[in-house]
Amino acid sequence: MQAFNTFWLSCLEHFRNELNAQQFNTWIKPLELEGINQDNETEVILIAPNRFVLQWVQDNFISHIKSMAEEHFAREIQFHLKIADQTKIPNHTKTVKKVIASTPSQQSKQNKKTSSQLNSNFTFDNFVTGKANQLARAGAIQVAESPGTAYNPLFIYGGVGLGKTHLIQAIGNLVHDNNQQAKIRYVHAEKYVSDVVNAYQHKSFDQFKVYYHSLDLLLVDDVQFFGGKNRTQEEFFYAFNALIEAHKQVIITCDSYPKEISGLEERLVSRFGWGLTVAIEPPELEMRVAILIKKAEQEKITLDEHVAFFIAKHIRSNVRELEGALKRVLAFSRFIKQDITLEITKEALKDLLAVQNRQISIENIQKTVADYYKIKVSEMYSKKRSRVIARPRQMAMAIAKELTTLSLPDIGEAFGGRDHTTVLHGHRKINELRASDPAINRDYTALIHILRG
Ligand SMILES: Nc1ncnc2c1ncn2[C@@H]1O[C@H](COP(=O)(O)OP(=O)(O)OP(=O)(O)O)[C@@H](O)[C@H]1O
Repeated sequence: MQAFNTFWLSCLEHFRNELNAQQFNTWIKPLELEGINQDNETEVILIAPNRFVLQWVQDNFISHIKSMAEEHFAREIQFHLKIADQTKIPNHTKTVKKVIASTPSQQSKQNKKTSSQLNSNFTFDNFVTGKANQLARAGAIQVAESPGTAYNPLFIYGGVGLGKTHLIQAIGNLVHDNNQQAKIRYVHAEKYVSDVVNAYQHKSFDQFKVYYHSLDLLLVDDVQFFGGKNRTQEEFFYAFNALIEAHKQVIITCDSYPKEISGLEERLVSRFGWGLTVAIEPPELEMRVAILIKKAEQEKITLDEHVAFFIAKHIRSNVRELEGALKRVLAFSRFIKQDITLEITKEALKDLLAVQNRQISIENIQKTVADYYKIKVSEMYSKKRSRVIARPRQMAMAIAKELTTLSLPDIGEAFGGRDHTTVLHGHRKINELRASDPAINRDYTALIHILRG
């Protein structure tokens, strides 16, 4: 078994280098080597935490793992994947047949939907899929189709304006469509905090508990706002436990990976990792184009590809900004009563692009620098300190100081809540390196050139 443990460690190392952090954390890291058949030492059992991971590993990674093992041991090896023993893991992952109670309700369907705070404009149908969000979408659909049984909680993380709210609202809408009696609540974390404050002021925690603990589906958006708010975290801890134990679905979004949320209690951090954790990355060019075409379609406009490419090339940081740019173009063309052409688009976005040239957004800098060094954008706000991550992060901080008018604390905030002295140090470090290392100086100049367009 020792030899297999050693092999498994080297296998993990291999995938850690080969995959991006999100893929590694989702698919490979949760696997456990359970054992080998002692009789022939040619059959290995790997344990996956749930069906979803099992299927994905089976389809995408197992043949690679097998061939690495065969090369390592110079003999044929069979791998069998199994789901973790249900008795060893928390109750929440056990499969239950019926999750959402079909209690009769006095409320009309519409009232039910209104009280859930769901926005019916956010659906899976109008959510454009690409490499950047396909895992998150696949997980979301599974959860929507079998809430409480697939993965609990579902934790979706990623930068601003990348579609987290859209996706969890789409889950809520689909669950509602499948069962109008389901008691669903979408809540932004800030609203939850103010609900807690309210309950505190009015000594109405009992009511608060009854409400939140009786839901069938709780969707909490932007949970990073819980950071440092101890009473909120305590209440949420109780609500979370009550719901998970009753096999009710909890879905959470956040701007970072659970372990990187600052000011969050360890017991919540670990619970957030109980189910499935998936990331949404910034969309690539082609996906941005697809999103623009789809959004235009919703407005009954057929957007020319050249126009879509033009907008997508210039607006790169997130989907919300992309949508904003499209809205401007549509409004402008309606105003001058002319169809959308490339010239009209350039005219409509003239101010935006000029401002963008002067005030390059910090998200744009983070994305451009991350792309340049081939790291993930989320590493920009992660706590990782390895040189391959820390150097690009310092580069992005130094460029942000040069190209934006933001203060040092603001820049620090945008890089995962870092202190302003860290930004200052990053800026100094890059300047020193530029003087001593021509490669760094080249990178810096190239990045400034790309960002200024
Ligand atoms: N893949 C996508 N397909 C279609 N629309 C998208 C997609 N991703 C994002 N959007 C749209 O972009 C806008 C911003 O998305 P959303 O509010 O869901 O982002 P978010 O990640 O929740 O941001 P924040 O972190 O600021 O809360 C929404 O109008 C949403 O419909």
